[in-house]
Amino acid sequence: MTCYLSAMSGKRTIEAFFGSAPKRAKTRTDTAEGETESASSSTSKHSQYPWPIADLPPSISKEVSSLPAREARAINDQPDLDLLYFEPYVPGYLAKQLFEFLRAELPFYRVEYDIKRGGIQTHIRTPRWTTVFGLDDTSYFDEAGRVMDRVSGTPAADRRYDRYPPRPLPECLDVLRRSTEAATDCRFNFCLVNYYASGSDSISFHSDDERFLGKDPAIASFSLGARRDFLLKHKPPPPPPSSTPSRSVEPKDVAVGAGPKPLKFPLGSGDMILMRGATQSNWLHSIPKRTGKNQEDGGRINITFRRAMVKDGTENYYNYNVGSGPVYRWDKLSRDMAHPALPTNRTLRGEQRAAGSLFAVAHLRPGILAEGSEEHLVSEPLVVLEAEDLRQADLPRRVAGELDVGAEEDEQIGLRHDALGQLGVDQLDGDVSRRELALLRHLGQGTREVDDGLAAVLRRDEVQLQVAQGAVVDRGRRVLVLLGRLVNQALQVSLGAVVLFGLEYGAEVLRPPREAHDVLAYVLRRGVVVVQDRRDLVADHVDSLADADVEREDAVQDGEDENVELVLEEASHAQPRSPLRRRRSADDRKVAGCGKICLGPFCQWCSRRSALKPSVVLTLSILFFSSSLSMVWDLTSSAR
Ligand SMILES: O=C(O)CCC(=O)C(=O)O
Ligand SMILES: [Fe+2]
Repeated sequence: MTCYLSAMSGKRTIEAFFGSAPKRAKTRTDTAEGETESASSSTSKHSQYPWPIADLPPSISKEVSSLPAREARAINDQPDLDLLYFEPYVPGYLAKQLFEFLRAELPFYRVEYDIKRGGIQTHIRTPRWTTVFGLDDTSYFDEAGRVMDRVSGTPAADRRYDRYPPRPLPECLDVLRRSTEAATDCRFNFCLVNYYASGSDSISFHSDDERFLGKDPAIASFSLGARRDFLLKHKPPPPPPSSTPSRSVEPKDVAVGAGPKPLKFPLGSGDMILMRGATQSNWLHSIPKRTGKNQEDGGRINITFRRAMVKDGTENYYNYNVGSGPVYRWDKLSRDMAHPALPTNRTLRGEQRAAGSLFAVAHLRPGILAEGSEEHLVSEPLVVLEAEDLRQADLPRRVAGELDVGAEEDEQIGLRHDALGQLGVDQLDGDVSRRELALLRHLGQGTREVDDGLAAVLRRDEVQLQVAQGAVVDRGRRVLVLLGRLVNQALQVSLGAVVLFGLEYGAEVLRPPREAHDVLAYVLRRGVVVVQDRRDLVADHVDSLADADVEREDAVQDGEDENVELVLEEASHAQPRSPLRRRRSADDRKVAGCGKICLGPFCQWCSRRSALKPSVVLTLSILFFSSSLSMVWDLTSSAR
């Protein structure tokens, strides 16, 4: 039982239960006459927050404490269903402010993980933004924000807390938790937040019936922002006992449509549904994707309050809602999630470099034509390194000087800055034409042949260059590092970063990894990059990525493979495509002549003598950054 009667709730102290609230620091005191109340800001701080999280302005906070706006109605007219529906809990104007506030202040993650599905190792990319705060019932946060064991009162040491050190609810969510507890007579120690940026984001049918929540958990679920359908359906009946071995009953024998009807609640901003009693053990719920005109809906935030009883709950919630990838923050200018600490040219250097931030490592994988084993990578061109190599390799002092990083970092950074040409050439020898070798040599020399040089790199039929994250690196995939300086030089770009946009030869457009999108979007936003006069090409490419995205999403949905977005190589390995059967992409059709994507002798649009076979398929953006080595190091060392 997770809810308490009001009589009991009168006695409880939140602090004793939940641990101390995070420290609030007045970052600014009040001040000039006439300044509005909401202008004074304080923040919640904790060592595990990526940044201090702003508290709600007092005006909003006060209103939140006086909620709910409406009485709830009970929905329990279906078997095993026990809901309380507050429609709304938060009035519209306030819900909007909360939505904007939380989206801007909270850290969000795009979690990926591997699971086995039907015996097959599958990579899951969570199709929404998530974040989580809280700590299970066995521990609490003390005044200093440390995790303390509830029984002994001493610091709680447990491997489950080590992987993702827990963090308390920031005040801006805790205000709502307190209000929710008072309104429901339930207690909560966890707050999970989902941000559905558009109709493409979703959560598939599931129930929150994990053992660590105890029996019949109560979960309070708030909606802020766009209206989205919340679907509920009864779990299928359990198979009958196997006492009649002569005939096993297959699911198909069960009458379709039998049992309770599915339900749909088009949840509006400010609504809250409390799911309780037998609901979780008997019903599944989901937020399906939306397509068409409803897709760009401005985004929706879902907040759930829950109570985890044991440490497994803490481990599970952080694992699936924070994960080990980078943190993102809403960027008001671009109106998109961005990597807050993503280095610009300036922050790349020395002290200013932000720890823990993602950054782009270009890595190399078999593309869609590859037969597909990891071994294949070993023979790929250029510098293919294991994450381990990156850590251990030695950077000569001279090179560090060139990179303009502190000398003490010499030992850390993993590769000779100027070695690319040589290494690449060595590895390519025998494997490529003399012409390609020659072109590759040019790469490091800042010549006009840069396009040709890159074409040589990219011409590898099987190769797909993708942008990955430190997390990916840490998963032990092989990494191709192309040195930013070389590429920069080669492109004669003096800015800090270079985007080599999607060169779509041949052109199967597949869904790029999310990171490619993100990094590309970031770079475009910041205007870090001007690659000669090719901005329009970048823009085109972004469009084509977006198209590909939609196609992929639809495919995922059609296949009812909700929640699962297979990464490229899985899709391609499962079903190797013949280059002859490939579809032509939007970009293929768009590009007429070679005003835009011209790679000289390798340009399939302008050169009749094209060395490119029509089967060459290269998709995707490639990003290289100057001083990319130091970034690589940052990533691999800080992504936990
Ligand atoms: O977004 C919603 O309303 C549902 C979220 C949910 O079911 C969950 O986080 O477990
Ligand atoms: Fe749920």
